Amino acid sequence: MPESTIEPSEPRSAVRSLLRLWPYLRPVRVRLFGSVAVAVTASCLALLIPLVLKWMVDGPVADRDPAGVWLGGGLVLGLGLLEAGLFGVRRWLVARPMARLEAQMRGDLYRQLQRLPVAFHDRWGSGQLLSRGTNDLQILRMFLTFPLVFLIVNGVTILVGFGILLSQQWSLGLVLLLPVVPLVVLCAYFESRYALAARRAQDQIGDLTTLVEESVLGIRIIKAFGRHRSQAVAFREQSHRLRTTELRKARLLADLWALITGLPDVALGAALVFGSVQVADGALSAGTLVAFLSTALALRWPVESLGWLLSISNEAAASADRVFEVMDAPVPEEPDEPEAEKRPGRDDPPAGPADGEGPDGIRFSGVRFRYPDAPEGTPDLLTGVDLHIRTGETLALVGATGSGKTTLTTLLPRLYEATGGRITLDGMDSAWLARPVLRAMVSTAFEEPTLFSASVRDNVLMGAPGATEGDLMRALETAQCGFVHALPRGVDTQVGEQGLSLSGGQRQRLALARAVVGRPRFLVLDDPLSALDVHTEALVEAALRQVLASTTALVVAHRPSTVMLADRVALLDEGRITAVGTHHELLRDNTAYRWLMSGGGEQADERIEGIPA
Ligand SMILES: Nc1ncnc2c1ncn2[C@@H]1O[C@H](COP(=O)(O)OP(=O)(O)OP(=O)(O)O)[C@@H](O)[C@H]1O
Repeated sequence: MPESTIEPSEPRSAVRSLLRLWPYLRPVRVRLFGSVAVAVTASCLALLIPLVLKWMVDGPVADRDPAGVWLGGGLVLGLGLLEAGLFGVRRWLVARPMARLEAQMRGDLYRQLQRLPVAFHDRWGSGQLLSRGTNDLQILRMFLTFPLVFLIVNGVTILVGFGILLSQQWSLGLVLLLPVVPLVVLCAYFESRYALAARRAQDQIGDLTTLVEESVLGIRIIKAFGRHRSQAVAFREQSHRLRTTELRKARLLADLWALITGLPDVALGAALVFGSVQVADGALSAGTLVAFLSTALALRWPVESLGWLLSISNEAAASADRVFEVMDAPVPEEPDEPEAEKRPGRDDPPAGPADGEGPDGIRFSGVRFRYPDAPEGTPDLLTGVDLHIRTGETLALVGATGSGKTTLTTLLPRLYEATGGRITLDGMDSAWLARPVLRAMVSTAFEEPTLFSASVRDNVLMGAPGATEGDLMRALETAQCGFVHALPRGVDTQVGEQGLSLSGGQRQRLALARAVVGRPRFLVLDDPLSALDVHTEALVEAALRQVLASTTALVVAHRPSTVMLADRVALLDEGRITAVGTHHELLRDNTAYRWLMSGGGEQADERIEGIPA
């Protein structure tokens, strides 16, 4: 298993990465800043406690005044309770908006994933996307709820605290300030390293998620081929990589923590000795020293927590980068957007059917295509496809395995964009049609029939959300899906990953029903009979003939039985259509076609005898 397949974007400052969250924070800014103000007040109230102590030591304690001591004690208790109450209010202020913000970001990310082209999903491991939508968003919510607020609160508390310390005894205050410069330099040094390790760990979590997902989805293959061991080894290696990175993070954090707690403690010890000498000399009151040391101790947590807060901030910055890498991925423009008019190579306006002419069917003119991630130097997969499928006609597309048949069919609903040429549907350039309009016109049943964790009804109606119960029943009947009525809850039975498991043939028939339920103007079937037994194949064929009679269809065919569904056949070879004709004509005149239909190989010619002509 390779390490992360996604190149991390340029390393950039954590602040810049986190600032990108501002559009999400804007609507909740009042509550956020309110919670910061409440927390700063609570934290500064805690700094008043040492001042009360100073008053008690120099006043009621020195004067042996019990009433004053009780008053002081009551004040300290009151301040403590107020501080706790205010921190409770802070949590109440941000908990709900932050949960909503996380849900909103997750929703936006999901929407973006749905809008991104198939080519994007080809490049990205699903685990990478999954971990960004779960783990990274959770880290961001945690950061916004707690560390962000406390970075500000603790920063302000430290400033106010040092103000109090310097005002009480400036020379002791300066002793405590001595470690600040080395601390800042060393923190910056560790932070830059921690940021890299945090990013690497999050990418590795994505890779590990991909591996686990593939192992779960492919469990049958792993078991059937006895691949548990090699999968376990791949998993161990991947998780070992993650463990190494996490340990590196822990080491960096430990070093940072040691510095952040060690240096101030040394300074505090020096201030204690220096202050005690001053008290002994009578230059400082005992109450002032107690207040000074209490204030310094009250600042320990805000200072110590900085290391932890900075590390979480770096993790959140890495998460923000990872989430925005997906959010920033370009989504193909729609023709109704103004830029569409500047689309390169699309200078001609969209044309409808000419007056007086009937619909034109599907027309490929000089269509070229190469996959965006195809290795450099390899020729285009489609080098100039010219093909006309007349209205109402069914055309079978035949070609050697890997010749690009499936690829050509994906260009029709624009799952991939053709890199050259033009495809027209009833005279309209498909590149000018908005995708939702185009996909309502072109319906597809893929070779791999994917069902979702939903009822039979929902799976089929996905093909035409506005379809009626009658349409549903007709589509099920057409695709020979009578078996659904015998399922425990009929068409309301849950199927798919989390539901009842269906056989390959049953899944394929449901996918067919989904493709035909909306009575599409254009139908694309990618080897629709591949997983059916001979008996069912005959039934589906008969039903398909009815559907195909009323639509214009492109059917990828591997076998003579599928070809027999079509009016004409086109042969795809080396990126072009090299022959078009009826099955009989091509069998008679085209050696390559004869060879393909016979299944190829040495006995091909003998088998040709058996092909229905
Ligand atoms: N997403 C992709 N990215 C890069 N190359 C791809 C992608 N999908 C397919 N290919 C390559 O494009 C070529 C054509 O694939 P395609 O699936 O269109 O062939 P096909 O004619 O339908 O094959 P088959 O008859 O085996 O189904 C293959 O070499 C394949 O490796």
